[in-house]
Amino acid sequence: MSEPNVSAMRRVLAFAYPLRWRFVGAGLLAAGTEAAGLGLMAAATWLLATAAGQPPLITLSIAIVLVRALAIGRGVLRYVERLASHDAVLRMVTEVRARIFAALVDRPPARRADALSRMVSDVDAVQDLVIRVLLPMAAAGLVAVAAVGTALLADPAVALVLLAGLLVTGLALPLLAARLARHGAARLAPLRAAYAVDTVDLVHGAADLAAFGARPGYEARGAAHAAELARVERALARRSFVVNAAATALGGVTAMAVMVTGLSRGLPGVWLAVLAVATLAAGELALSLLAAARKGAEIQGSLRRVAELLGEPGDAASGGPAVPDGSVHLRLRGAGVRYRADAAPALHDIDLDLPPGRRVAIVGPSGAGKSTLLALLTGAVTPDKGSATAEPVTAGTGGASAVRIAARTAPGVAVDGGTPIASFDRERWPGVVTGLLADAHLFHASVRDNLLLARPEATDEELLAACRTAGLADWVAEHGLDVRVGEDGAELSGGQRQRLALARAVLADPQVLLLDEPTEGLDAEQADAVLAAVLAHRGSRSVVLVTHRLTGLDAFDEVVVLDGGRVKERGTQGWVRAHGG
Ligand SMILES: Nc1ncnc2c1ncn2[C@@H]1O[C@H](COP(=O)(O)OP(=O)(O)OP(=O)(O)O)[C@@H](O)[C@H]1O
Repeated sequence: MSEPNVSAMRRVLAFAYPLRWRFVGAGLLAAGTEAAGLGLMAAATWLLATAAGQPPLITLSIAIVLVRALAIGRGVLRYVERLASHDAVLRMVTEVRARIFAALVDRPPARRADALSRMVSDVDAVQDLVIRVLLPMAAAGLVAVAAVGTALLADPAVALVLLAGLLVTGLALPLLAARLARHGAARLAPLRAAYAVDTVDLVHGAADLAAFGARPGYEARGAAHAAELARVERALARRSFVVNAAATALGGVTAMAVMVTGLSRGLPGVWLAVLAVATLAAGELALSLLAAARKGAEIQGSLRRVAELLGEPGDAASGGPAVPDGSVHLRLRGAGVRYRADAAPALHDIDLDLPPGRRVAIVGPSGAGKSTLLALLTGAVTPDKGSATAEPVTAGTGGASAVRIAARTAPGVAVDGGTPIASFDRERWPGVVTGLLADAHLFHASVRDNLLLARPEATDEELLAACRTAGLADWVAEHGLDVRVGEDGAELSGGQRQRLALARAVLADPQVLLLDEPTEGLDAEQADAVLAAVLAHRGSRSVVLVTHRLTGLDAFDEVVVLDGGRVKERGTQGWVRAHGG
């Protein structure tokens, strides 16, 4: 196995360590199940072969009891083993999922979508690693050792032949199967991805494909990918079949070799029969090893991706500095953000001062970096140059006399007189800075549930007040708070959707309210009215507004014009009027 795969497995298996005794128990139960199966075959063969000589019944009674006990014991052991192994692995996977979720919450938004799919599908690989790969391997290994050990008691030469046979069927063939499965996975992955893209395009783009008459072309492309996928899968299944057949045949050859060796060593006939049948039964274990090897190879990609997420710094909630209770002074100093090493920075050298009560409007063309600037303030993005910090402000003092909390709140590192925003407790920071951010999501739930997300303890009066501020009061009066909004608000108009998201941000009532294009989808008159209502509701508390429109900005202390990620211009009140807003 390659180095990255080994370290991925190590990182994932670190989560099994606290449950190690449960896994050891499950492994022993699995080995016991396989050993009971093997013992059953051996005991039954001994019984049949001995009974053929018509000895007194008393001679057979122990074997009869043993056969019954092994037959029942095997079923019971299998049941208990399944219970124990699944219990242990589900506990482990719960931890893994929690850790991945924490890492996912801290990810920049664009990387979340693929992380989400990892959370759902790749984590299953962790389950498979334990249940379908490691436990069967451990059980087969233990039983093989026991079988060779028992054969050794009968005759060393026979044991040697058995060992050689098991090494080929239980080691060489599984290695070959793993290699073929890896190769197969590499061929299948791009085909499956292409087919998944086709399916998503056909489902989500159905209306547009129909509108432009492009459906037949897309359907033909999907069908071609499906056919190619089926062809490759058939070819791979044929290879798997050949390897399985080889394992079965080798099991037979080993049984024959054991018999011939036993015969030449003068072992009694009954023992020859027992050894031969037990060898055939041991050969069946090779089939489970083949399946384990294939599964192990298939899940390597998923395990690597899971391990990569587990290796991320993850949730800052634990161990981050406490979020200040009172007002805060936020600062960006020479802040730069670069999403990808090979792309231009989204922001360069941004300075911004946000003492309590400040209202700042960020304007600029699409792609100027406005949402990225808000992401610096929420802590979703960390600056790779300069700093984005917060310091609490004691009552009666201005930003300049702010108390520096960094010194008393390790491990938050003081930067430029404040604590890095991204280091704060991630679950509490939204109590200080949050709002209506780009592409706000509406949940497939009621209006009430969507609003309560911002403040679970809010009363109906408070919900209605937030709706009033966002201009949604008439609609809510007509439909009520319990009406469902559909998947991501699909059952609302664009304007209603935006107002509901805005009402949720207003209800959150943080110290610094961020509004990313809050009036998008509303006509100019409605937009001005809604913005005025939100500003009136905020009173003297801070607001950072991202907008394309230069109207209605008189109430802002500062307007910052971004272009290409840089501050192109900035001005205080009156600047907008002077610039024809
Ligand atoms: N998660 C991301 N990963 C990579 N690049 C990103 C990401 N988010 C934004 N960018 C890039 O950063 C730049 C600034 O994007 P940003 O969303 O901040 O602009 P914006 O001014 O808010 O644009 P708009 O008005 O269209 O929303 C763009 O070039 C964009 O392509």
